Amino acid sequence: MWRRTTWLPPLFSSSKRSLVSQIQGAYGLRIWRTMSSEIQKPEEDGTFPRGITPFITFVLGGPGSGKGTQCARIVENFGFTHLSAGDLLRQEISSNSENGAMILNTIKDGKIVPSEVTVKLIQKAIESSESHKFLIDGFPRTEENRLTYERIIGAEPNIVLFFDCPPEEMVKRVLNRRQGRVDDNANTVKERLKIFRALSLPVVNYYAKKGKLYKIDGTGTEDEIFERVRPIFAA
Ligand SMILES: Nc1ncnc2c1ncn2[C@@H]1O[C@H](COP(=O)(O)OP(=O)(O)OP(=O)(O)O)[C@@H](O)[C@H]1O
Ligand SMILES: O=c1ccn([C@@H]2O[C@H](COP(=O)(O)O)[C@@H](O)[C@H]2O)c(=O)[nH]1
Ligand SMILES: [Mg+2]
Repeated sequence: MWRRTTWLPPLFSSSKRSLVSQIQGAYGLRIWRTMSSEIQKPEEDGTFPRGITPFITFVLGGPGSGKGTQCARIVENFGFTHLSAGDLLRQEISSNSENGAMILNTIKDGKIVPSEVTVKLIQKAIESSESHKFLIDGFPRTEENRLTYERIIGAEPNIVLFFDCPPEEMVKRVLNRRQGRVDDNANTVKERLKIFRALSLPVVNYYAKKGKLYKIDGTGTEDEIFERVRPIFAA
């Protein structure tokens, strides 16, 4: 079951309607404006044309926790656009971009790519899409990632999903994935788990304190997990 952690802002608390539809009602049909007054101005104008901010869901969880799998279900059922930060970085490697070699080495080591590189890729993907609702999967992975996103994009996510899964299950899933990823091996997974605990969990805790976090039990079958996710988005 998912659990919204800490306090509920009034906008989200009293109705039986889903969080997404409540925000939709409050902010106009398909137009999303940022809800936070604490956000810094973006460095450059233009990420969100005409000041319109899309509905952003960050999707967090350790390596192999099922983020990508559940994002695909959310896309199928609720029409979000899925932006996986890891996929955007892997595309940079395949397109031989100037940062390609650095990104490849960083991913092989299970470390974190410099924040500006990742945020600019996310920014470009949002700008070039017609969508008004995005799942940003596997980002932010560090507090520094989060702050860089806020500085460059000038917005916070509307909600954050966190797939909670025991490390032994995550390792098993990653080592069984067999999609040819350079980081799906025992050594890199160990490092990724270390980084997840040390650097990514503080980000999860930050959003819990802000009342934006949905913690979802990431164990069980894919169907069982999706049934925990569905009510967050269902009307
Ligand atoms: N509930 C589940 N039970 C068993 N296997 C699963 C489950 N959900 C996903 N998997 C499988 O586990 C592997 C990892 O899942 P997925 O790629 O969705 O994780 P992820 O959180 O995106 O991982 P990463 O951070 O490494 O990209 C995949 O091979 C996927 O098919
Ligand atoms: O914001 C991000 C996202 C990813 N990375 C690097 O990519 C790999 C793989 O990411 P997945 O989300 O598991 O596909 C990750 O281990 C990091 O090395 C990143 O640096 N920053
Ligand atoms: Mg993934």
